[in-house]
Amino acid sequence: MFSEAPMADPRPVLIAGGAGYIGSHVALALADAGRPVVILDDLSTGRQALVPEGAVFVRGDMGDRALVRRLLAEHGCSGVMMFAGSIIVSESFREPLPYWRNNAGSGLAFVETCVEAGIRHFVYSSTAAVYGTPDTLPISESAALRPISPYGRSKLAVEWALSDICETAPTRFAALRYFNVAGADHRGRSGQVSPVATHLIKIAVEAALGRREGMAIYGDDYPTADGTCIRDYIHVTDLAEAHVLALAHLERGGESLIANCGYGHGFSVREVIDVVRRVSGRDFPVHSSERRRGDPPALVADSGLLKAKLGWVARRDDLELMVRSALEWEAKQQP
Ligand SMILES: NC(=O)c1ccc[n+]([C@@H]2O[C@H](COP(=O)([O-])OP(=O)(O)OC[C@H]3O[C@@H](n4cnc5c(N)ncnc54)[C@H](O)[C@@H]3O)[C@@H](O)[C@H]2O)c1
Ligand SMILES: O=c1ccn([C@@H]2O[C@H](COP(=O)(O)OP(=O)(O)O[C@H]3O[C@H](CO)[C@@H](O)[C@H](O)[C@H]3O)[C@@H](O)[C@H]2O)c(=O)[nH]1
Repeated sequence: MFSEAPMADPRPVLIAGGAGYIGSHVALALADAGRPVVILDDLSTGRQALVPEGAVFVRGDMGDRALVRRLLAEHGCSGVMMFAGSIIVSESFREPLPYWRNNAGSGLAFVETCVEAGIRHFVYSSTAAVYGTPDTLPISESAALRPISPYGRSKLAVEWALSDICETAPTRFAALRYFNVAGADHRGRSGQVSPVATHLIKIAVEAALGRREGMAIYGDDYPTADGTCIRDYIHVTDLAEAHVLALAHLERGGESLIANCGYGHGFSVREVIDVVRRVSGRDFPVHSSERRRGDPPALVADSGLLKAKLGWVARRDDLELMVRSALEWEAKQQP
């Protein structure tokens, strides 16, 4: 079991985007460890119902400097986590400006406000999308950074800003580069809620539950064994534990770090769909369609650094478990 022992620093953590999918799981993990959390979220894609019981919730924009300043001071926050952002790769090609405005513009304003307020510990949601199409697998943190989408570039911009700013400020940061996040809280308190589903597992689960006719595979002519894209799916609860460990590392005086979060092996789109069919016991129509812009053929993490530096352990490296929890969560949602 992951320790739910109280954390060393008792002061609250401000979580921007804590009413979203990943942020709410991290808020739950911190709350389970007895750490007070203050959640700032504009509810553009998140849901207030995902906020842990007893947590402070404020609806607002992470780019609202006066609001962020007030929240940090009023609650005496010692650390922040930044999940807030716009996350759909394909949408970022159609609407690059809102992606840059939100992820980079509001994101940088949030970083600046936190640094100016004297926040020492900053945990940032980065992404495998910073690598673009990698030369080799698994991908280590030293691989070339060549994002191929406005989403990936806008996320990398803030990672770079943090690296530069933390060179001279007393703030230290952890940028966790997530691969594909999946699954739901085992106590059913949170899961994916995106108003419009775009993620593979959510779409396949909706199809299995009869909430959509079927689904498309975006490209079956990639240079992979079955022609479909390969991704490294990480259970959201394992990812949440990585955040708690990253914050504890910074609070112990640890250096800033950038670390991949994944399991080191991948599944193809077809394999994921087969697991959803098997676990749900339901068949649904699947057809091949055009490639989707911005999709690299394969992304698999080397997460040795996360294990070595933070003592992170992959406890839920099981695609069936991720799919089962996603199915259970989805079944409870209003269609
Ligand atoms: N889901 C994945 O597989 C994945 C993979 C890699 C990285 N990430 C990163 O993880 C983070 C969280 O992603 P998620 O999957 O939980 O998405 P999500 O959409 O569920 O969560 C984002 C949250 O931020 C809020 N938000 C957006 N813009 C805001 C703003 N300007 N001010 C305040 N709140 C705002 C939304 O309402 C939502 O609650 C993102 O930064 C994303 O780039 C996600
Ligand atoms: O209906 C669908 C949906 C997806 N896919 C494919 O499934 C794979 C995974 O797609 P998706 O679940 O949408 O995730 P990604 O586009 O890989 O992006 C996620 O994972 C990235 C890290 O790898 C994060 O940066 C992003 O925020 C997050 O949305 C891709 O090959 C898609 O083309 C399909 O074939 N059909």
